[in-house]
Amino acid sequence: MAELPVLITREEVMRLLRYTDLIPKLESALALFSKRSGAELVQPLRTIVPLQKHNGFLGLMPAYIAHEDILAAKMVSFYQRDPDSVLPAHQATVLLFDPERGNVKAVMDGTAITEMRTAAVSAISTKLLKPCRQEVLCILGSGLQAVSHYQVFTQMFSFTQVRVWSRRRERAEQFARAVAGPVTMCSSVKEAVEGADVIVTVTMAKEPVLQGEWVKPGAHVAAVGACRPDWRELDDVLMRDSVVYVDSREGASTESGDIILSGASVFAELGEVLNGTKPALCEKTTVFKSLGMGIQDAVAAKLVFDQWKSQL
Ligand SMILES: NC(=O)C1=CN([C@@H]2O[C@H](COP(=O)(O)OP(=O)(O)OC[C@H]3O[C@@H](n4cnc5c(N)ncnc54)[C@H](O)[C@@H]3O)[C@@H](O)[C@H]2O)C=CC1
Ligand SMILES: O=C([O-])C1=[NH+]CCC1
Repeated sequence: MAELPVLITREEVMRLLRYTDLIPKLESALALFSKRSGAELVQPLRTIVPLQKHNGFLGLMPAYIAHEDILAAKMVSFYQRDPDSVLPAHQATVLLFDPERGNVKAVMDGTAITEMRTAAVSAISTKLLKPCRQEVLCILGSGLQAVSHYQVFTQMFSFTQVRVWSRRRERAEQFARAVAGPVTMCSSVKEAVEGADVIVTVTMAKEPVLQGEWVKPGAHVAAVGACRPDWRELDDVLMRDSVVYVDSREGASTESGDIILSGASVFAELGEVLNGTKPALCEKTTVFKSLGMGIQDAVAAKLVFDQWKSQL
């Protein structure tokens, strides 16, 4: 009889998972993914179950990485909530399997994993596509992803100013209280974005919030929201005038409204840049369109589980 799975809570995931361990693992997984080496890495396109009645979606994200023998599956629900709702937009659970026997070894909080691995991949995109200057970071949105992005970006880079814009001032104030460091609150997207070297978009918007005409030439945009084919965060001008990088071409061409509706073409996956098969065009304005991948959750879950075991 297989042992019962262990249950790893959000607090434990946040204690056990460190960006310094996570980033190299994510880079290896992204690089391997872009080699499309068949059975070595298996990650079907995310299955999405629309919950029309509740204005939400359930995403199913299994992944297998053979050489590390990691088998995991994340289930993530996400909802377009009304602005006064106190319910979280995303909730996720990751199952980590024993690939040899097929049993579940651990059931862990996937919401914290999603926050950290998504921010870490945005940071990797910024490290690879480094704009000439890295002084001003601008974050559009003030939710959970905004907080994790603040944490990893201020850990990895030396910005002199971090600006935040949110639809509601009180949410931006909440964000400023949640992060351990200085934040400049801006009252419009234009004010937040002007002159910024790196812009992170982490909103639940369905229509563009960021206009290309406000973006400094040569800036890098990590675009994390708008993960449905009819949702937008970025306008056509920005999509047309930028070099577009993605995590997965298949994911982007199926799920990204910013890519599909603007007709922009994808220049490269981050994995191709890591493999040296596509260049990092750092002097251009670059957009990294992030959709999220099961392999990112899988490597994070394995790190959490190994840390958990080592502390028994
Ligand atoms: N690429 C990836 O791997 C992942 C992407 N995401 C996406 O990141 C985004 C942020 O997620 P969380 O921080 O977890 O959500 P959250 O609910 O904690 O925060 C959402 C933020 O968007 C703002 N917002 C909502 N509607 C807006 C609108 N119409 N215009 C402007 N701002 C608006 C809210 O005020 C809030 O600041 C979402 O779009 C989510 O789907 C989330 C997880 C992974
Ligand atoms: O990768 C992920 O977990 C998600 N991407 C968009 C919504 C959730």
